[in-house]
Amino acid sequence: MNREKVLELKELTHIYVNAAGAHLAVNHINLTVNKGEFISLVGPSGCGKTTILNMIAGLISPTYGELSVMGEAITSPSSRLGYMQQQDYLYPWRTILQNVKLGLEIRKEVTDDSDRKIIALLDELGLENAAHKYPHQLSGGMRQRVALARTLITDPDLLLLDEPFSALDLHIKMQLEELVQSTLDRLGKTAILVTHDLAEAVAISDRIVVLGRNPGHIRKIVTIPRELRAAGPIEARKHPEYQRCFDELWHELDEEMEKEGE
Ligand SMILES: Nc1ncnc2c1ncn2[C@@H]1O[C@H](COP(=O)(O)OP(=O)(O)OP(=O)(O)O)[C@@H](O)[C@H]1O
Repeated sequence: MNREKVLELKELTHIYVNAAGAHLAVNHINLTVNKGEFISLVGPSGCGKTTILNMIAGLISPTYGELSVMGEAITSPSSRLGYMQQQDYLYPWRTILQNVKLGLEIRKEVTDDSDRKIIALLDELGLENAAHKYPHQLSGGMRQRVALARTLITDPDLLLLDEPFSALDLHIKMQLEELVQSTLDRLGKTAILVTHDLAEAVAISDRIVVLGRNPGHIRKIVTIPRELRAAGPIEARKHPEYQRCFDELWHELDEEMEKEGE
């Protein structure tokens, strides 16, 4: 089946240049991500996960190589992208509805129907009755759901998820993983997740890109069996294939660390 390509990275390379000199951070990254896929980037500290994400987000430019979203070259922050991070960055003086609306305001896309759409989305994300509350009145998990709503309301083609679950308690984290995955699946969205949590990567992804460092490069791409992905992040952790995938990832990262003499 010929699936629609959402993201294409071709020979993507980035060299940081500053007063201390030049540093080759990531080298020749090739990756194609299809519509609806959930991809995780994992690897040791310094392997270039943030650098790759920032290039996709249009925040820094590749030194060499090509990068496109829905066939369009990314040269600056694009409205095709949505960003969700570890911190929710909600404005304390704005209500939840006004916080979600911010995404639309920035893009000058507010219409007479926006409030209704936002409230419907908040309901879908389990935030009934939250629209007129303020961020301090919500728990950490609820605030991250608001951040998800703010990301989704602009209908991005690609979501960049930079450790959005890492500050949460395990129980809340797994519930949010479940909600994010099921919501993105239902909306047919494509996502790239950066995570340090291998268990999370196995439980939530279609494919996991294992990066090595010095310079950052793709070591291996691990494809998660369909039945594991279909189970959802909570049930996936109980699946017989789960441990095998986890061990495969662990082995790759162990080898990478040994190479570094750590
Ligand atoms: N602004 C910068 N100037 C120079 N070097 C940088 C800069 N930002 C990052 N680097 C270097 O580039 C490499 C990749 O860094 P990056 O932050 O992308 O890695 P990472 O995988 O996201 O790390 P972590 O998991 O610790 O967040 C590292 O060697 C880092 O020291």
